[in-house]
Amino acid sequence: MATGDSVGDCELEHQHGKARVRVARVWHEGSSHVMVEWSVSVSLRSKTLAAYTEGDNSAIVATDTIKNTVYVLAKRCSETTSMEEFGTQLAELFLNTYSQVTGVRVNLTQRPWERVSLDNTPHEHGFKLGSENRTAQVLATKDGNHKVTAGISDLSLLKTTKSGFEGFVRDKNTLLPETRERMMASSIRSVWSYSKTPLDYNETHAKVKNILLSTFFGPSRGGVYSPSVQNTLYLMAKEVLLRVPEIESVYLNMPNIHFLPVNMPSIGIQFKDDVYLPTDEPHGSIEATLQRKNLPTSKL
Ligand SMILES: O=c1[nH]c(=O)c2[nH]c(=O)[nH]c2[nH]1
Repeated sequence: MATGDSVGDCELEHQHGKARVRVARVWHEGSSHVMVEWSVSVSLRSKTLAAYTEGDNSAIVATDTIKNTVYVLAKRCSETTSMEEFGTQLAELFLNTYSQVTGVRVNLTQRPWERVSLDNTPHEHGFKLGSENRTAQVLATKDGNHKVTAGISDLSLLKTTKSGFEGFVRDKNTLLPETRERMMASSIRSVWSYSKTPLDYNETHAKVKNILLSTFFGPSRGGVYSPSVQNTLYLMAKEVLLRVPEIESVYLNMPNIHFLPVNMPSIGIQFKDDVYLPTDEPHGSIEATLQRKNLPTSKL
């Protein structure tokens, strides 16, 4: 999406759109209802240089119109759809409707409304808010280039054992003791990029989330030992690429959220993997992208 227009001896790179258009959509499947709540941000790249340089708005699609288009498309989507499909259709709608629009970026976030189960029975129309958000981005251009990424944010995970950190650099500033027994906690953000359209974006998202969780924790009985957040992050990303062929790269941001041992020897309190001081900051900041080799370079 990023090429500019020449203005004298400068280049002006510009786009406009509407940010955080909130929409909820309910689909009636018999007596069972499906509902989603999305926040949609649209950014159009268009031939509107004169609006910036001359005050000529004749080619501007008003951001108010952009907002309305989100609701028009939501109304038109008569079947349950994913954010990735909705974002793709929205991008195409702008590209097909307005000749001056050359590229579209759509960012979407889905609030975690989850169907309630009462007495082990999924409720027909009752939902409660969960914790992690689902994200998607669609980039599309007039000449047919098209890129879909999906992700998850605020996925807060914690395990009370099977984590350690040893063998790191020790110098005059190092105070951290080595350990093979600590808490590991993170609030994970991940973004993955599709090279092919999967059969079902919703199912693929659920599968990736499951892979991230099961690699982080290991088996329910016994778990798996983590020698560092770095190693766990890498194994999580590797497992996604191994098990989901339509995904070409995985970004993971995994802050190491510290739970500090409480030790107060002068009043007889000795830490025995039991009492911790939870903290938010500072936190370790660990992120990486794993991608398949020899990917064609993106034109977006
Ligand atoms: O898993 C960890 N990785 C680090 O890089 C690090 N640094 C640190 O102080 N604790 C930890 N833990």
